[in-house]
Amino acid sequence: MTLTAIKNLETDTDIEDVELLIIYEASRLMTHGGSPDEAINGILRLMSQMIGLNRGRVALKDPGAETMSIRYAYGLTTPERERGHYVIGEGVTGRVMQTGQVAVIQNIDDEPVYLTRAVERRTLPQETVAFLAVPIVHNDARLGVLGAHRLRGRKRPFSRDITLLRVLATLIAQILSLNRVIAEKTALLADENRALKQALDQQTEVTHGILGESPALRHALRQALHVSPTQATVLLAGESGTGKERFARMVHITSQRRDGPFMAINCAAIPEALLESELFGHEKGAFTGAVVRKQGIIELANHGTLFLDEIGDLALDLQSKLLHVLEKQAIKRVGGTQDIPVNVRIIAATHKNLQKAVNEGRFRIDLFYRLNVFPIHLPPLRERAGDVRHLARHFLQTANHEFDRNTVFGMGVLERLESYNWPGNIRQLENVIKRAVLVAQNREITVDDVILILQHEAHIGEHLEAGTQQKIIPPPAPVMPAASAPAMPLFDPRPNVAQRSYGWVRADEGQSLLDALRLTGGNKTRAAMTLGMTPRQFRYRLERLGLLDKLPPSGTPAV
Ligand SMILES: Nc1ncnc2c1ncn2[C@@H]1O[C@H](COP(=O)(O)OP(=O)(O)OP(=O)(O)O)[C@@H](O)[C@H]1O
Repeated sequence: MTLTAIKNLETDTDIEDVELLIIYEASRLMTHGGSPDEAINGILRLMSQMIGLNRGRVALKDPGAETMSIRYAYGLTTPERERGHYVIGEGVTGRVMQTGQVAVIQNIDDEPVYLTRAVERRTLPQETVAFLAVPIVHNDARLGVLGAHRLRGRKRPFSRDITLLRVLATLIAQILSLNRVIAEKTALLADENRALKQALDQQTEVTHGILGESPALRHALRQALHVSPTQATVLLAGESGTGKERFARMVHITSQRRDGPFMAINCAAIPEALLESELFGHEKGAFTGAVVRKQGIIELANHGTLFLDEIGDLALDLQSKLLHVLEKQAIKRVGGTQDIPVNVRIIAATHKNLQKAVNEGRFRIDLFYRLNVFPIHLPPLRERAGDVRHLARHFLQTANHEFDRNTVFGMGVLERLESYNWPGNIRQLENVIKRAVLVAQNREITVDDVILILQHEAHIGEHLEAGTQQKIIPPPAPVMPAASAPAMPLFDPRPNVAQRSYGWVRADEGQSLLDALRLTGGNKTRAAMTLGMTPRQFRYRLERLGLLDKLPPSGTPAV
């Protein structure tokens, strides 16, 4: 059956066939996966071509306004479509929208409400023209109106057209709402995408692991990014654990030297006698034990960056040799006579007040000026409002990953962490979170876990500050020097933890050992972790304090 043939067939059976065909085709359009324009315009075309419902149009409510406009039409010119604006309640279309009722205008010339706004009368056939309109409803919400002209003289009863229009309006409502859902989903995805991008950008802005949003940190970061592309020497000043080395690496990575080496040395950690050779290298036979020629770290950093941590601890004679490097861009190996050219950018760091060291004659003023070309102050954690929370979450994630746990912060933990003073700064926070992850029961770090760990941290601080004020129990001779103390593989063995003298035990430490045991149900290994000790250190302390024999067997929580 061709379309024209269908149009001309107007017996009841033919009409039914055509109606079914239109519905079938309209449903196909709906599920075809094309755009809503394609589907709705296709339905309007079917209405016109197959059943004589001409100049079909879909007027939809304008978002946020009490008006509506023709959005889809078939057989209307562009100016006709553009004229199709109605206030809700105005004209036939506006009234259908307002009341939700069907409109059957048998003769548009006799109906005063009919506006003849979009299509002028003179462009319509001279016969009697009718106008039918039905509401487009979805989930009880009126979205708009579907309307069409027809010649009144046709045999098809109006009631059948209305029924068909109602069915088609339902399909159109489906198309529109599906489209709306898709549009909303797309917008949501676009939002998510934007958020992810932003997070990614921030991550690149966090630049190589430098986390933090506080103005103080952002300021330091901006300064570092500003100086990184230059060759300038940078002096990073900040308390221990504030991220000086992190910053130094970031400056290196964001500089043109990024493909060269990044070498780091802690001037305070290496015995003075060895430091010179570590820095400058030595020639074979330069001193006893110098059996081969060795390059120093400055040479190894050639074409890259050298990070000199704790520069304030550098002995005066090495200070002058370093000055020579800065001035001449050359080094002399120990036992050597020749200057070896090097191309190194130096980033120095100090937690001491270098200016004071200069005033006290412990630091060369000329070296100070050389190093202090671009000073950056790294703020302590207590001055980085909001960052503790941020960093804590980050360290929780990394500790979970490292220890294959799935621990979360319990209620109030972040607040407790935020209220702490963090003398050991980020490194201390990192260690505390690691320990908390290890001691957490039932996958949740509780405020009690944190309090216990922090109490112990505070004890260490007191001990360090008060020194001999506390009654201490000396270790058995010989005293174990910190350097040969048992390794603490889980924790960074530097300040706040490392400065603890492992050989000495404070008499009042017993209570925190017992508290830790109580918290961990008597498990000594876990209790040791709570306190940042190795199990050996923990046992040693219990023993020294005479507590070991008094404990119930391990696994008994009644400590
Ligand atoms: N902004 C930061 N975001 C995430 N982690 C950080 C940040 N700053 C520092 N850290 C981490 O904190 C720890 C201490 O940082 P870093 O060693 O750079 O400090 P430092 O100031 O050089 O310490 P020290 O003076 O004791 O040598 C490291 O584990 C580092 O990875």
